[in-house]
Amino acid sequence: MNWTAVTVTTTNEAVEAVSNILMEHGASGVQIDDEKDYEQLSQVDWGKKGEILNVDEIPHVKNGAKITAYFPATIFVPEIIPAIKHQVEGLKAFGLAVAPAEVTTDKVDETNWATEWQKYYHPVQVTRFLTVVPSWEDYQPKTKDERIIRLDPGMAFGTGTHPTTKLSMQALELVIHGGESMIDVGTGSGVLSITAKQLGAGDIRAYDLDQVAVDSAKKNLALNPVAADITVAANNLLTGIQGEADIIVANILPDVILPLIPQAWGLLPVHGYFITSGIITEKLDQVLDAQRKQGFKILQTLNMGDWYGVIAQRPGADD
Ligand SMILES: C[S@@+](CC[C@H](N)C(=O)[O-])C[C@H]1O[C@@H](n2cnc3c(N)ncnc32)[C@H](O)[C@@H]1O
Repeated sequence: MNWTAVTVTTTNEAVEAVSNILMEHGASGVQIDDEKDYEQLSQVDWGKKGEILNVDEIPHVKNGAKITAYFPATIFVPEIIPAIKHQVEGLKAFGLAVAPAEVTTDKVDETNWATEWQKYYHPVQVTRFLTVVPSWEDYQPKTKDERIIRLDPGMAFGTGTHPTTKLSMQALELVIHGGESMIDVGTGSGVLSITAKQLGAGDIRAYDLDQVAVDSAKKNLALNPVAADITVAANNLLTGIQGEADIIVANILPDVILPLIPQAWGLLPVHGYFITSGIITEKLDQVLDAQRKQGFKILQTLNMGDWYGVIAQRPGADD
């Protein structure tokens, strides 16, 4: 059988996450070449232990890490490379340094990547009610309850495939009953704003620090008639934003959620919901503590793999 090797050059801290990405795409195994492993080896006095190895003579990376994944011939590698690149870059949004994040392949024809990558994105049924559909797919709801969020994934984060987006969508489904106003902080592709509209939310304002995301969100809103009245603008968190909203949602880095907590408190009415996601296991307690300290009541935590989402509420006097 012919195999194709895909190598990602990255940092030590991203090794596990990048390996997971490659395995999820169907790699039959990964080989990790991490400079850190050799640092450990070089501390050993090889002579005294009776070893004959000299670490300097073993070929290895001197900076960061290289992860090589092997794909069988049954997987058409050019089709998955854009998604791998996109997901490795996406790890930055969760605080992992990934640079240089180079993805190279052995014996792969790259000429058709520009269009081939579209084959990777397919409709993702996130919940019973919510399905994210790439803009080029001709997809019809399979049941009368199914609502469609149409997206051109482009460069912005939020294709509906990442657990943190899914957790946010699930949380929105739990709290939206109809007519609520909402602010979407770090809107990315606009996926959560469109989701909220499909669930019946009222007035929605979406913000992102990154102009590329703002432009991408605008394009995606235009693909979804239900989202026609959502406003999108560039903004740093909720700085300078006025006017209450019944729901504030943010799928963003834990370190960015922390300064957002007092801002969200200031814009939520009593019984308003604060939904946060993008929280890795190690940071969950810190985020929950900070929300409780602010006065929020934690209603629910949602979990998928290593990721958490939180539904908090601004309590009333008798709660
Ligand atoms: C993990 S993505 C979430 C995208 C989308 N909301 C979703 O759930 O899939 C986080 C987004 O937050 C944006 N962001 C990061 N820091 C921000 C800040 N200080 N203010 C506003 N947006 C920010 C990023 O540009 C990125 O688009």
